[in-house]
Amino acid sequence: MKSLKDILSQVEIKSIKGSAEIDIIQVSFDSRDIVKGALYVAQKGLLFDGHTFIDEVISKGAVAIVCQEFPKEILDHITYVLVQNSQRALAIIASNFYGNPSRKLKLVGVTGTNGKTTVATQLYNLFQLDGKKSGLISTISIKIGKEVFGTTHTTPDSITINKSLAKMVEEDVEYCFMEVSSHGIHQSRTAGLVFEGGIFTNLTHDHLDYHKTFSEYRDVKKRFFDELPKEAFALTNADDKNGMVMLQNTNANQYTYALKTVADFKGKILENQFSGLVLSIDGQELYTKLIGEFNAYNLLAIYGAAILLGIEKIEVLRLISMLKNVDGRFQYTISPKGVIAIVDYAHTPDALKNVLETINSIRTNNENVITVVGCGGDRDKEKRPKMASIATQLSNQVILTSDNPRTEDPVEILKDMEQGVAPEHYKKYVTITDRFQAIKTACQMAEENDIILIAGKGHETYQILGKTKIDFDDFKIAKELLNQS
Ligand SMILES: CC(=O)N[C@H]1[C@@H](OP(=O)(O)OP(=O)(O)OC[C@H]2O[C@@H](n3ccc(=O)[nH]c3=O)[C@H](O)[C@@H]2O)O[C@H](CO)[C@@H](O)[C@@H]1O[C@H](C)C(=O)N[C@@H](C)C(=O)N[C@H](CCC(=O)O)C(=O)O
Ligand SMILES: Nc1ncnc2c1ncn2[C@@H]1O[C@H](COP(=O)(O)OP(=O)(O)OP(=O)(O)O)[C@@H](O)[C@H]1O
Ligand SMILES: N[C@H](CCC[C@H](N)C(=O)O)C(=O)O
Ligand SMILES: [Mg+2]
Repeated sequence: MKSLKDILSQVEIKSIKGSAEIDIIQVSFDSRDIVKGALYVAQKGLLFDGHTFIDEVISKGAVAIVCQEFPKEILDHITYVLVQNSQRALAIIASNFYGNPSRKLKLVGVTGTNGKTTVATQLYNLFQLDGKKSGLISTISIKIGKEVFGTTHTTPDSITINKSLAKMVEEDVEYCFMEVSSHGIHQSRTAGLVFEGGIFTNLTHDHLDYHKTFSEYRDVKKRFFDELPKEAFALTNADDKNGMVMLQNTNANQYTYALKTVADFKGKILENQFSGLVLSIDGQELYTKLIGEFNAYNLLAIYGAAILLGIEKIEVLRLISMLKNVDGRFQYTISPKGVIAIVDYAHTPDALKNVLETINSIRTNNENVITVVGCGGDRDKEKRPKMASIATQLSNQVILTSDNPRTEDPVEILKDMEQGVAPEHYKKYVTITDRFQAIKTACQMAEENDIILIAGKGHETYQILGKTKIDFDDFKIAKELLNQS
């Protein structure tokens, strides 16, 4: 319980009706989740206007309302707080309500199109291995020390973030690594958090359904660095076209990592094989089980951040060599007859291109590469033809299938994808709407030493068909099918 007055500290208030000297039991932005004594923050969303639920939340016992417009009827026993931007106000309120936990640990945010989960998770793993109690907020899960919690978003809403951080503080967690998605920044889910550092991985095509243009998408990502405190570090990929753009207006201390250009943390790939990478970082040789150039970038980001957070260089290199693959990121199994199946979360054109180029660069014989891939429904349509084009260019056989169709017609999604296949590749691909059948067909087609790439769903253990979620695990399915053949 906290007083409304304290909770509103630092919130830009336009006007207030009623008393701020009242106790608040719960902060919520959802009418379906209100308890007696709650503060309800009304947000204008894409599907609903939270202001339309004000009567309902009051009848359920809410005692205070934060809103962008006062309702027509003002009740004496309720406090109404008018703000310019409810989403931003919510984030600051959530921070205050949970005791501003981000100031009590070292919080590092990772942003970029691809590699956020990998970098954040491996930093968490590395710090845990080093004996430092750590936390993780990522697409796959929220971890507090060794405890694991489920997530629904890459960057959760600001209440979930602050509640999780507060639990971390309670459990003496010293470092927290979190993914910062562009939706998260745009919807102010991360506003009011105090970061110790920010890491940029790369910027390529994704989410143009939401951000409309690439420059809007880039500017949203940049905003995260613009708002970092001056004591923080801002670590960027200097080889990425937009890497230096991220630092243009930041007050934070600037650092770079790169494989190609001059950088503070400079690496070189010595060997890139199926068994792993051999890298030279700052003149020291390093072996890692992680595969592919893109992982060399991820590891450089991890190396730089770990050093900036105070771990000795030689210790960082030792810990990096102990890291295993993150679930659903180049996770592979080899069948008794020698077929390799790789499950990877590549759900953007760039990720798919990187993974297929990596597979092509490390294959030793004349194996066939068979790719099974789909694109999510209710998401960016522009990436669909691009992903089909990349898959057919860089594989010997392609099965276009469903990812999470959500509320879209799977057949229509496949038609969008097919638009990207060049006529010379028409013979290379088939469409099989049912993802299980698609994986089964790939397993039946594969001969000794062939490589099957199952892309797009990685660690996900479900498939979303319409509004229904069914159990579905690419890795488990491929493993079982290959062991039967
Ligand atoms: C497009 C998007 O990001 N939408 C997010 C947004 O929903 P919205 O704007 O549609 O909200 P809305 O449903 O219209 O509701 C408006 C307000 O009314 C409230 N409401 C609504 C109904 C009701 O009965 N009562 C009620 O109070 C809602 O709680 C909300 O406060 O705010 C919601 C509450 O925080 C989020 O759950 C929701 O995420 C949706 C489910 C989603 O799928 N988001 C994805 C695209 C996303 O955020 N992805 C990113 C990046 C992924 C990546 O690349 O890694 C992520 O960080 O996960
Ligand atoms: N640095 C990188 N550059 C390009 N592609 C990468 C990089 N790291 C990983 N990938 C590819 O992108 C996929 C997703 O990686 P990861 O889950 O780490 O990214 P993410 O940014 O967390 O994605 P999301 O936006 O869904 O949270 C991987 O399975 C791999 O194919
Ligand atoms: N966090 C990303 C992941 C997409 C993964 C893919 N399997 C899909 O469902 O489209 C998103 O919500 O856009
Ligand atoms: Mg992620």
